[in-house]
Amino acid sequence: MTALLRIEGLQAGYGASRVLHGIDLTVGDGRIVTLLGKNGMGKTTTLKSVMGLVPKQAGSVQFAGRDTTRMAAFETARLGLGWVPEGRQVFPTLTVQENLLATAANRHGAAQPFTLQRVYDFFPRLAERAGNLGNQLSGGEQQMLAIGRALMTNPRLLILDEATEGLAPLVRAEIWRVLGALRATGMAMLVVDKNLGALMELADQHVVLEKGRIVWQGDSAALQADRATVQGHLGI
Ligand SMILES: Nc1ncnc2c1ncn2[C@@H]1O[C@H](COP(=O)(O)OP(=O)(O)OP(=O)(O)O)[C@@H](O)[C@H]1O
Repeated sequence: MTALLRIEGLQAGYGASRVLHGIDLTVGDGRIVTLLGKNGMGKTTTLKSVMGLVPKQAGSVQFAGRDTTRMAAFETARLGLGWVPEGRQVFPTLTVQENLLATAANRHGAAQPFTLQRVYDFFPRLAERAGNLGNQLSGGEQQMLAIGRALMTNPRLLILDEATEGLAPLVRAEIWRVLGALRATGMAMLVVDKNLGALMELADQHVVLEKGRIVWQGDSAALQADRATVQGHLGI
């Protein structure tokens, strides 16, 4: 398995405060890894630090064969990190179609690149809403658009932060369906979410954080076998 993303000894935080105390994590080509943990344990900080949005205090990150430890977010995005931030953050005054076209790129010569049509095939709801403004969309539609925008960059690794949070069950199911379909295309993902059942079906490997340290990791079978322990860490 080739490592697409390799995080070693990552320490990061905000100003003088340290949130991550040495994270080691690998995502292989076409693999899906989850980051689990209660609120405030450092999941978002890990994702942001990998993107280059939060400075690293120690450790290293390699992505797609490059040392990205000191890269800014625009550089890691160009290299193929597709960021789907918490809270969606679509352009409110652009239409769905304009939002999607705003990020379109195929820098790495993907053989089957994401186009408007391909994103609409994954999310038929976005096709129906193509002419609506970002601020006219429901929360679920905004989330679909946020994922669609990341896909339009033709990423090598999709990074999803709480993509199903606060959504109605049917909309959540739609997001999980699309992530499953993306998995079938070989898309690698690093996913933060709280829905253990869906994550166990989707992902290969799970990593549990507590206070900025990894306290458990394993594949879905190991998680199933050790579910009580993991749920204890997650407070559920
Ligand atoms: N911009 C910031 N400035 C200062 N401290 C921050 C900032 N963002 C997060 N923190 C702190 O860093 C710690 C980890 O937060 P982080 O958002 O990474 O947690 P999380 O595991 O993703 O939880 P959540 O599910 O609540 O997002 C928390 O103690 C939080 O208060």
